[in-house]
Amino acid sequence: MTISLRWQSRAGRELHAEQIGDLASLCLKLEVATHPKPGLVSQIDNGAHSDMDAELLCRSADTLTAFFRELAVAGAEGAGMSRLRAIGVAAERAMLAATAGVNTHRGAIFGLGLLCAAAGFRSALGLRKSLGDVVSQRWGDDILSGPISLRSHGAVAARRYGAGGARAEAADGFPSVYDIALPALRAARTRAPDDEEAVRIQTCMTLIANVADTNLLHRGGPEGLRFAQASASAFLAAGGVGFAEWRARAVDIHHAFVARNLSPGGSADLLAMALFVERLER
Ligand SMILES: CC(C)(COP(=O)(O)OP(=O)(O)OC[C@H]1O[C@@H](n2cnc3c(N)ncnc32)[C@H](O)[C@@H]1O)[C@@H](O)C(=O)NCCC(=O)NCCS
Ligand SMILES: Nc1ncnc2c1ncn2[C@@H]1O[C@H](COP(=O)(O)OP(=O)(O)OP(=O)(O)O)[C@@H](O)[C@H]1O
Repeated sequence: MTISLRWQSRAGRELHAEQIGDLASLCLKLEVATHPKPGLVSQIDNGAHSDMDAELLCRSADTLTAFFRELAVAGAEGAGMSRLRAIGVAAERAMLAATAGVNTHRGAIFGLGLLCAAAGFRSALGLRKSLGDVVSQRWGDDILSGPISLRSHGAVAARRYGAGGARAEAADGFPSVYDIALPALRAARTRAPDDEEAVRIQTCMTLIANVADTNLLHRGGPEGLRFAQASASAFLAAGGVGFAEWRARAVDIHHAFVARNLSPGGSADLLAMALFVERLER
C-alpha cells in the first residue's frame, strides 16, 4: 500500500486517514499471521494465552480500524494529547466490547494509535520528520505526565523493576522501533529475501532479545525477562533465520516460553509498529 504525502482538503484528509487506519490494522494482522513467535498467539496456536486466539485478535484489529482513522484525522487537525487520549480510551472500550473483556491490543492501541496520529499530523503539514520524532516532540511530555492507573501491570512493573514500558517507549520516539526493529527488518531481508514471515520472526526475536517488556516482567519477573532475552539472543547468535534448522529451533523456544507462561506482548506490538513505520517511511 502506498500513501502519498500532502493532504489538501477535508476530503483528502479523510481519504488518507482511511489508508492510515487500514494500514495499522493490516500490520496487527501481519503480526498475528507470523509463527513461531515465542509465547505469542498466531494462526497456528494460542501460545501462552488461554483467553485469546488468532480469530479474536483479527476481530479486535478490525474493530480498531475506525479508531486508528480517527486518530489520524485528529493528528492532522493538530490535536493535543487529551483528545488523543479520549480516542484511545474509547478504542480500548470498543476492543473490550468486541472481545468480551479480553485485553487483545491495549499496548498496540497506544503505540500504533500515536503513530497514526503522527502520520496524520505529518502529512497535513508536509513534514519530513520521522513519525517517532513527531510523537516525541509533540506529545512526549504529556505522555509522561498523563494519568496512570496505579494498579495497571505497567505501573506495577515500573514501581518494582524501574521499567518504563509503553509510555517511555512512546515518549522517547520509539527507539525500539527505529534502532532495533527497522535495522533488523532490513538485515533479515538479506538473509531471507523471499520469506517475509522469516523476516518478521527474526525481527521479533531481535526485539525480545533487547526490549524490557513489561508483559514478561509481569508474568515472569526479572528472571522471566532474562530467560526470554537469553533464549532470543541464543537464536540470533546461532544464525537466526539464516540457519538451516531455524524453524525447529524457534518452535522449541516457543514451547519453552509457553511452559513458563511467558508472552512478550510488547515485542509483538513493536513488531506491528515497525511494519507500519516501514511502509510509511520507505
Ligand atoms: C500506556 C497504556 C498502554 C497503559 O498500560 P500499562 O500501564 O499497563 O503500561 P505498560 O507499559 O505495561 O504497557 C501495556 C502494554 O504495552 C506493551 N508493552 C510492554 N512493554 C513495552 C515496551 N517496553 N515498549 C512498548 N510497549 C510495551 C504490551 O502490550 C503491554 O501489555 C495505555 O493503556 C494508556 O495509557 N491508555 C490511555 C489512552 C491513551 O493515552 N492513548 C494514547 C493515544 S492512542
Ligand atoms: N500475538 C500476540 N499474542 C499475545 N499478545 C499480543 C500479541 N500481539 C500483541 N499482544 C499484546 O500483548 C498484550 C496482552 O498481553 P497479556 O495478555 O499478557 O497482558 P494482560 O492481559 O495485561 O496480562 P495477563 O493476561 O497476564 O493477565 C496486549 O496488550 C497486546 O497489545
